[in-house]
Amino acid sequence: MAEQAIGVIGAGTMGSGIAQLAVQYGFDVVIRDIESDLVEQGLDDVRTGLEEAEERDIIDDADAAFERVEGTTEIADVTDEATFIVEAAPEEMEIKKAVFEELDEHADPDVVLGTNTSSLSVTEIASVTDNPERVIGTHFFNPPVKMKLLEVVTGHHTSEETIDRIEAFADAVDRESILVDDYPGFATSRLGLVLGMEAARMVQEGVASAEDIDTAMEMGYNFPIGPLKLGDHNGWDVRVEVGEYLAEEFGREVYRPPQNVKKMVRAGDYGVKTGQGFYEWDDD
Ligand SMILES: NC(=O)c1ccc[n+]([C@@H]2O[C@H](COP(=O)([O-])OP(=O)(O)OC[C@H]3O[C@@H](n4cnc5c(N)ncnc54)[C@H](O)[C@@H]3O)[C@@H](O)[C@H]2O)c1
Repeated sequence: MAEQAIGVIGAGTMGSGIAQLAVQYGFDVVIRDIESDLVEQGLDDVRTGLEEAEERDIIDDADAAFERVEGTTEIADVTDEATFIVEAAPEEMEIKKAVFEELDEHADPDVVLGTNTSSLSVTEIASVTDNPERVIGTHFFNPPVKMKLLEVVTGHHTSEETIDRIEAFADAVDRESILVDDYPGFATSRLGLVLGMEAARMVQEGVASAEDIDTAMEMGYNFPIGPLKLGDHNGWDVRVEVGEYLAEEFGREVYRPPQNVKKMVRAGDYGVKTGQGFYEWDDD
């Protein structure tokens, strides 16, 4: 079954980006947040993204594309329309569970429910539903229109049919999908975290400067971006949470954030979004 309309839960950074991606590839989209000003903000971000895509000749007509996006605060508006709904609410298990309980109650059983979680257990999120076979991790990267990867995470009960539908959707929006079992940190965060935390530990130990460590990986290992610069982009506040979570889950200290990272986060220096991390960032 090919998807008709896409539902998006949460109109923040990722929700608005996923909505823009789906619209750019011809889908109708219904996007939901909890308050109307958040919905409006999300719709503004989608419109701005579409206008940029028109300027860069990626789409012909931003206004026409934007017509296919509907914003709402009502879950029923999403479940009435969408055949695939992706949740992009905050990274907290209790919030995710509340969303999935609501979705499972309202959406027909043949609607696929994806979560954009970057670290939480898809199996646990699915456990609150009566139909866990239609729940799957659909981990897009920021910004979804530019990042080619879709990390597809299979929960304990996820069905083959659900996987097939999401792989077909990935093709339809021109993303490269990888299939990963539901293990903490999946494939991306589990490896990326080790590199980021070890690089930070090296700065702390005085092995080399942040710039030189990043240059080592960029020039010596052909990484498109060094691990400390990448951490600044992702936000060290989130990295610390995920690192602590992985250290507990696996019982391995290699994921644990070092003191220099913890101190930076306590000071409110998260990276690009606050203007200061291992590097100083201005608005551009
Ligand atoms: N930001 C990133 O770089 C990134 C990358 C990959 C994955 N993720 C994951 O994507 C998810 C969303 O992250 P984000 O950065 O977009 O967060 P965000 O804070 O920008 O947006 C979350 C939105 O969800 C809304 N929300 C909260 N409860 C809701 C509910 N019950 N129904 C509908 N909306 C609700 C909030 O009001 C907010 O607007 C998280 O699971 C995060 O881990 C984020």
